[in-house]
Order: sequence, then C-alpha cells, then structure tokens
Amino acid sequence: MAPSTHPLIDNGITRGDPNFAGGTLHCHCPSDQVVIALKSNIAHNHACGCSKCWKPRGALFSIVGVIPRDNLSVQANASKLAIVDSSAVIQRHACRDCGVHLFGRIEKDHPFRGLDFVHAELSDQKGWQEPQFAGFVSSIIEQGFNPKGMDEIRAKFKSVGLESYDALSPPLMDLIATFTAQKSGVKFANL
Ligand SMILES: N[C@@H](CCC(=O)N[C@@H](CS)C(=O)NCC(=O)O)C(=O)O
Ligand SMILES: [Zn+2]
Ligand SMILES: [Zn+2]
Repeated sequence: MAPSTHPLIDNGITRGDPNFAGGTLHCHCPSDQVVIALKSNIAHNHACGCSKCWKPRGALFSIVGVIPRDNLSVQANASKLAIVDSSAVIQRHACRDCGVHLFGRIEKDHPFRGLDFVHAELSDQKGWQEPQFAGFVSSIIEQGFNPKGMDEIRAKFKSVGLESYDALSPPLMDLIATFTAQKSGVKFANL
C-alpha cells in the first residue's frame, strides 16, 4: 500500500470556498480543548514535510497555511498552550496535553512576520483553502523515510495536481530573497 502523505491529499483534494470567512480550530483533547478563532480564510496552504510542523498520526506531511496574526485569537484554554521550541523562527504554540500545534508565530524580523501558521484540519468547518503545493518534500528522508520511495511521493502529489518543492514554492522563495536583498541594501538591476 502507498504510504499516507496526509488524509487531505491521499484521496484527492477537496477545493475550498473562496468566500469562506473563517471559523474555529480546536486541539485533540477529549475535554477542555484549546480553541482558536480565525476571522478569515487561510492563504498559501501547503503540505510541509519538515520535521517541525505538526502532522496527524500516520501522515508523512503536515498541512499548514497562514493567516494575518490580527485575525487569530485564543478563545478557550490558553493556559494549556506552550511554545515547542523557542529558538525556532516559528514559535509553535502546542497543547501541553495532546501535543497538537494550534498556531505558529514569528516574532523576529522575517518576511513572514505578521502571519501565523495554522492547520485547518483542526476545524470542523468546511471551506478552508485547499493545499496549493508541497514543500520541504525531501525533508521526510531526515525523519526516516526511505529515499527509494521519493518518486512515488512526488508522483502522488502530481496526481492530485500539486507541485513538489524541497523548500517553499518559487513565489514564496522569491519573497524571502527579496526581503533579504532589501535588508542588505542590494539594488535590483534594471533588466
Ligand atoms: N529539513 C529541516 C527543515 C526545517 C525547516 O526549515 N522548516 C521550514 C518549513 S516549516 C521552516 O521555515 N522552518 C522555520 C521554523 O521551523 O522555525 C527539517 O525537516 O527539520
Ligand atoms: Zn489538547
Ligand atoms: Zn514545516
């Protein structure tokens, strides 16, 4: 049997609703769940193969998107949240009891500062933006995935219409490079 990339990818992608206005996320605790309110849809939703992003059990990839931080608030049980790795660029706030990551926030100077990272699968509502691409695909090898299986993984993404990248998508990589260039005072050549 083919390995599970993620339940939202394995059986084909369901399109989101472009007019979707947001909803709530909750952790996996049976009671006293951490609840997060999101006031808009998410953007740049994608599969991430890195070791740091939260994945559901049995999945090789995380599905993670972004939302302006002003559109996110903690609605219940904020006291259960703890930062997973405070030295990481993305400060992932996880539920201490069930381990689910509720949101990731960037506090340092970074092109994505102001955007929070969230997993729409933690919501009961439908309409969230569907995954747009797969990123950090080769990173699954670092977590023990056999490199011989990589063609199958990339073919799986292709079959559901997603491009695979080993970092982020080209537009996002360009955004990061533009930020870095501007920060160092580089002048863009007139081509
Ligand atoms: N190969 C590394 C890649 C980690 C990585 O760079 N993750 C990306 C995608 S989430 C990132 O932006 N990380 C910043 C962070 O985790 O703070 C791993 O799997 O751990
Ligand atoms: Zn929990
Ligand atoms: Zn990641």
